Amino acid sequence: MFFILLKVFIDRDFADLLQFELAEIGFDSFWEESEGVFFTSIEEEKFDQEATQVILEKYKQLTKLEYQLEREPKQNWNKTWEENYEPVFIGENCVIRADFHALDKNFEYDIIINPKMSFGTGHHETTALCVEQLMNLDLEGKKVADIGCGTGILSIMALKKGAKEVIACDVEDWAVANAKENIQVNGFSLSKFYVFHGTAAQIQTCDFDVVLANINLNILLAEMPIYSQLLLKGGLLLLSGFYEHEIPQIVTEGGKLGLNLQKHLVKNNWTALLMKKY
Ligand SMILES: C[S@@+](CC[C@H](N)C(=O)[O-])C[C@H]1O[C@@H](n2cnc3c(N)ncnc32)[C@H](O)[C@@H]1O
Repeated sequence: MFFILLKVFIDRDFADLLQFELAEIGFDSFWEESEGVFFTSIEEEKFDQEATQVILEKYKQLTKLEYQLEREPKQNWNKTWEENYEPVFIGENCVIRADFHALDKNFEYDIIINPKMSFGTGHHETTALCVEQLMNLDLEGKKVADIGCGTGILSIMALKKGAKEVIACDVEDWAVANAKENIQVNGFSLSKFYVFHGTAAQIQTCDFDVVLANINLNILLAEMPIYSQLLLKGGLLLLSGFYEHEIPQIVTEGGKLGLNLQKHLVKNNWTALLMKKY
């Protein structure tokens, strides 16, 4: 059986968006070679050349993009994927890795994410910053909402920190399926983790200790009133998916909703910001 292998060179900021669109037309198993270079593949029979070109040409208008399409037998690829997918280390105590990565020491927080189509492998700054913020929180016995859960990585970290229950949602079907799978791969039961296809607006209970949302500036600004409503007094809101220079917009919106800035972390101009409901 032959597969079509697509190698893309693109600005990191656009790589995730492009991957989402390619996934919609059947490309699978996205893996990074280095910053801004990723591979993906599709069975030859499922390959729609015209649809692929339309998407790639669209991104060419938006940013600098180069790509190579090759027809290959499949067997080489998992090897390439495994060779190129590196674990992510956060501080001294946390690693995010695939199950084929061996470790030479024990980590307090060892998160397994086998990347498929969903966002949230820890390689993106926003995910890494959210995990770092979570590492420093006391989540023992807390009820957590994870809006835009992707792989479920933030839910997994919350459960590792002792959260009693996580309600998660995502607008992509594959994220919902992938998050369920990853929760179990990381040793948690689905009785502590409920995930649905949809948005925060569909959550009926307003008794959360913590709400997590790593999405993008516009969606966050639009949905912050909902996140605030979900939170108990004294609850925490962790937001990411925007740049450091955009913090004032989030802080101003938070001010209107009774949310105070507690702490923000920054990496490569991206930020993850923690607010408290007073
Ligand atoms: C940047 S990814 C974050 C994934 C993961 N939480 C992380 O921190 O790596 C954003 C996710 O939010 C989802 N999403 C986008 N808009 C959404 C919305 N309004 N409500 C829920 N999920 C949304 C996307 O499908 C995507 O999986």
